[in-house]
Amino acid sequence: MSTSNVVLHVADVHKRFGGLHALADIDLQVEEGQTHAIIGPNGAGKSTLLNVIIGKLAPSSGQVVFDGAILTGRKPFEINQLGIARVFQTPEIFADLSVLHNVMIPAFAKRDGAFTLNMLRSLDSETTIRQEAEHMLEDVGMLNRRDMHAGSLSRGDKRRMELAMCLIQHPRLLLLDEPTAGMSRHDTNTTIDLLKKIKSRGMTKVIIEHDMHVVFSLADKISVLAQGRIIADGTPDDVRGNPKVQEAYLGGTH
Ligand SMILES: Nc1ncnc2c1ncn2[C@@H]1O[C@H](COP(=O)(O)OP(=O)(O)OP(=O)(O)O)[C@@H](O)[C@H]1O
Repeated sequence: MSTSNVVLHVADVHKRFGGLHALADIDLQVEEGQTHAIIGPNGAGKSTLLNVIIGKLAPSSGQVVFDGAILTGRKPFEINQLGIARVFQTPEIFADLSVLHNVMIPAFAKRDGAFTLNMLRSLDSETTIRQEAEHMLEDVGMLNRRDMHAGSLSRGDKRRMELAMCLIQHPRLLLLDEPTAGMSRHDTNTTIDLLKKIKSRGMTKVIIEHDMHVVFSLADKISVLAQGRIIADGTPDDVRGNPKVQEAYLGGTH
């Protein structure tokens, strides 16, 4: 099943915050089309690693390579333009705009390089982008909510809308930061099904997640972080039985 086509390579990355070694010796390879989960107890370094990948934080040493391009030193929007999209722990949305307009905006931004508020007036005349946004909303099961104010959506629906906002950019790599945080079990299962559907289209995903039901439902590969280091790396079965992983979780706060 492994095609060995590495699309993202985090190579020997270290990140220090003063005296704290938040990431040490991180070497991570994400293969094309796979769902790669990063798990670990609180404070293990998961968000720091994600922020290094998307250019929000500069590593103290090492580099991140995406599809042959070195990401280190590039700005987050440049990294986004290269084909990496991120779903945030707290969705970043325009609460006063409709769901449909929220999904159209990233497509605009991608096409024109930026989105400014005075472009809002021309949104309704953008038939092609509107149709694509409707298609994305249908995909995430939210077409019937397209005219609602985004701010009035439930938490689960906001996250689904944000997923549509990412998908309309047609990223090669989708980063998901706890995509089911705070969701009911029903919304969590709907999100798992949705992410499986995306996977069947071959999109590569890196997912940070605390919920092991989500991780084991979706991941092809799992890297386990503890105290800034990767302590285990492998298939879900490899990781599940690894005594070091069990120890890290028992010793942690989860
Ligand atoms: N900007 C910062 N300045 C100083 N220390 C930081 C900063 N960001 C994170 N840290 C520290 O780095 C370590 C790793 O934090 P990080 O948020 O990456 O962990 P995490 O695995 O994402 O945790 P959680 O599961 O709780 O979200 C922690 O000890 C944290 O306190």
